[in-house]
Amino acid sequence: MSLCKLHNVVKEYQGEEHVRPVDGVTMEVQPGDFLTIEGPSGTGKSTLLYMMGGLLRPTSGEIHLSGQDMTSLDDAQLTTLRSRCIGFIFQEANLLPALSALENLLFALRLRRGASPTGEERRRSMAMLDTLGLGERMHFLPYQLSVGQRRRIAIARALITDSALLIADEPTNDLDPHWAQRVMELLQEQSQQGKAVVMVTHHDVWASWARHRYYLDNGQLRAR
Ligand SMILES: Nc1ncnc2c1ncn2[C@@H]1O[C@H](COP(=O)(O)OP(=O)(O)OP(=O)(O)O)[C@@H](O)[C@H]1O
Repeated sequence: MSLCKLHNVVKEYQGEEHVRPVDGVTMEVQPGDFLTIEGPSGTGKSTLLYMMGGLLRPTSGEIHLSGQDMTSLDDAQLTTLRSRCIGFIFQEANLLPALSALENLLFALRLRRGASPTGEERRRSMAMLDTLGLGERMHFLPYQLSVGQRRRIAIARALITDSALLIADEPTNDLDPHWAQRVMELLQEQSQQGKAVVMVTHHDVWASWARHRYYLDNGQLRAR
């Protein structure tokens, strides 16, 4: 069974101008997949990820996650499904500003479990931050950290929840070559462990790590 399935998904925005960045996208994501979506800036890649991640509702079409039709769920049900199944690395770090690096991870775990993180989860969180080079910064608040450090915390926060589907919107942005490579290795490890990774990138070298490459343009998704 597919982990995530999109059928004829359309998204329209009605502002000053009518925009239709996603215009009939059908795709499937299997456990263990590593797939990338490329395409020109402003073409709708983030819009597609947000719908896949249950953060934005499509104008029409169906999105199934773990066999559940996300478009038929109310907001509370969608939040529960999302926090159980999806880790999201946003284009901006989107950390909670009043919480330290470690607390941002623990908060994500609390949302996942609906209860305080265990001692073991706390140790795993510290180890994850260490893996991402933040061992000595785990008690710092986001504003006390560099842009690249904040991005690595956001990546750690998505990884720590052990989600079946990891959605990453340009995860290597703001990272130097060493950390970009390390983050790609961590994402690849996730897919090798049976998680699915869907990543937007503008970098050909990182896109080439994917098992399946897609290109979004004019609302249409095609395999590369
Ligand atoms: N809330 C909104 N209201 C109106 N239009 C929107 C809204 N959000 C996005 N758009 C429009 O939808 C289009 C796609 O935006 P999106 O952020 O998905 O692009 P993207 O491919 O991720 O771009 P980039 O590579 O620059 O991050 C853009 O033209 C944008 O202006």
